[in-house]
Amino acid sequence: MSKKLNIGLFGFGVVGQGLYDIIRTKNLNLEIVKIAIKDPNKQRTLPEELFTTDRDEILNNPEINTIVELINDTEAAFEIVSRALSSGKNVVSASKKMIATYLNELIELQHKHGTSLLYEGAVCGSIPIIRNLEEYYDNELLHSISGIFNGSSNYILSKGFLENLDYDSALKQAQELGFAETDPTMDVGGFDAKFKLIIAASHAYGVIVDPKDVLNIGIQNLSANDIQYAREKNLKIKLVPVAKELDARHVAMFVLPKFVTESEFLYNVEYEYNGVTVQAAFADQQFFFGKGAGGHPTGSAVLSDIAALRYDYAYEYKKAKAVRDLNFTNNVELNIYLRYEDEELVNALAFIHIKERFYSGDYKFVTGKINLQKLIDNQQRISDNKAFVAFADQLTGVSLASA
Ligand SMILES: NC(=O)C1=CN([C@@H]2O[C@H](COP(=O)(O)OP(=O)(O)OC[C@H]3O[C@@H](n4cnc5c(N)ncnc54)[C@H](OP(=O)(O)O)[C@@H]3O)[C@@H](O)[C@H]2O)C=CC1
Ligand SMILES: N[C@@H](CC=O)C(=O)O
Repeated sequence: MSKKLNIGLFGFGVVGQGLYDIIRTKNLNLEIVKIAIKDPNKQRTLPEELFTTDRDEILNNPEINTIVELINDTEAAFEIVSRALSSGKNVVSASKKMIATYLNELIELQHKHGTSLLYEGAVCGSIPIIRNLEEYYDNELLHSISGIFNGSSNYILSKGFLENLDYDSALKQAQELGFAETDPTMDVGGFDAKFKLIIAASHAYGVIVDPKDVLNIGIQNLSANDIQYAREKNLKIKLVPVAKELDARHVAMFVLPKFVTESEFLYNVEYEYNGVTVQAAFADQQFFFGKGAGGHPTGSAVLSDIAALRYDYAYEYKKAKAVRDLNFTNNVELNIYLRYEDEELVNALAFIHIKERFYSGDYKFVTGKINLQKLIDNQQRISDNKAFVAFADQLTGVSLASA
């Protein structure tokens, strides 16, 4: 018999309401006792007495044994989740920035207090990737995980490629549909995809990385020339986070726009859909596909975690416990495409090898091999120059720098 969950819900926005809609249709052994929100003056679709702006009303209530945290404030989310875990309450969260930023602390709190934090909804919405990495692939050597981890940026790219809709209008639609973060720079700048990558990599490799150390370049500087370049070669541009084991001791992670060929699974992942490609030593290549954003898809993943808590499910972080000397590195070589204006940028990036250079009017690009660290060192310059960088290769071409 599963135990009854008395839930304190934090957040009644896109995901909180999506979750509520789903729970309403089910007869599960659980009850939402109270909902914490921020703005007491907003119109709500449920009776007023269900809501509170006082988090203590939930966190100090001994009847509430489960916290579901779905708010859009990273620091407040960390405080709520830490207090809950420390006071014996299990937690489900979808706050990827908070989880990626404080993962070490959150694991420590769970161990110390014997509580459980689940976060399937934080990574690729409805796709059950965390549970699969944790349970299914626990004995499998994973060469790489990559994919499309952000629904909003993929929505913008699909609208541009398939419907010729301009960037600003497509972003506005992604916001209206509830896909985008409160600050959409998180989406289009590749930050959100990076947080998700870091969380997934902690389960895939047992390596926990500070988000500040991982490169993220987004799609903000994409131009009509870049789209034309891709179209002429029958490629699509997708925002792709990559985690790759380079050898027995090194793992690399980065987020870059990528030219995707027709033969890759990601080529047909459009709009708010996400896709995760897992390259495993024995299972070979596997692909997970599903909606990556939106209230109901994310709500379904949150509900799956809530249901798992009825049986006291907790992540074991099995790969982190395995004795392996695996370290994160940015000393990596990869092939890129750079569309630029300022020649100084090309010099600063110190290409190891240039494959192609093109100049025509105001369109200039160079393709070739660089060290990932050079992109990190010049990130501000790339942004100031409105240059566009894309990964222009397959994952097999990403290697540990030779010297
Ligand atoms: N939208 C999506 O598709 C997905 C979102 N997520 C993540 O889920 C979380 C929620 O996202 P989403 O539902 O879109 O966000 P929304 O902006 O739609 O809703 C945020 C909710 O949080 C409440 N809130 C904010 N601060 C506090 C606080 N300090 N205490 C209590 N409540 C607070 C807001 O209250 P009020 O209603 O009063 O404003 C609101 O109800 C975020 O971390 C997001 O990154 C994860 C996967 C998908
Ligand atoms: N803003 C995110 C929401 C889901 O995580 C996205 O667009 O993917």
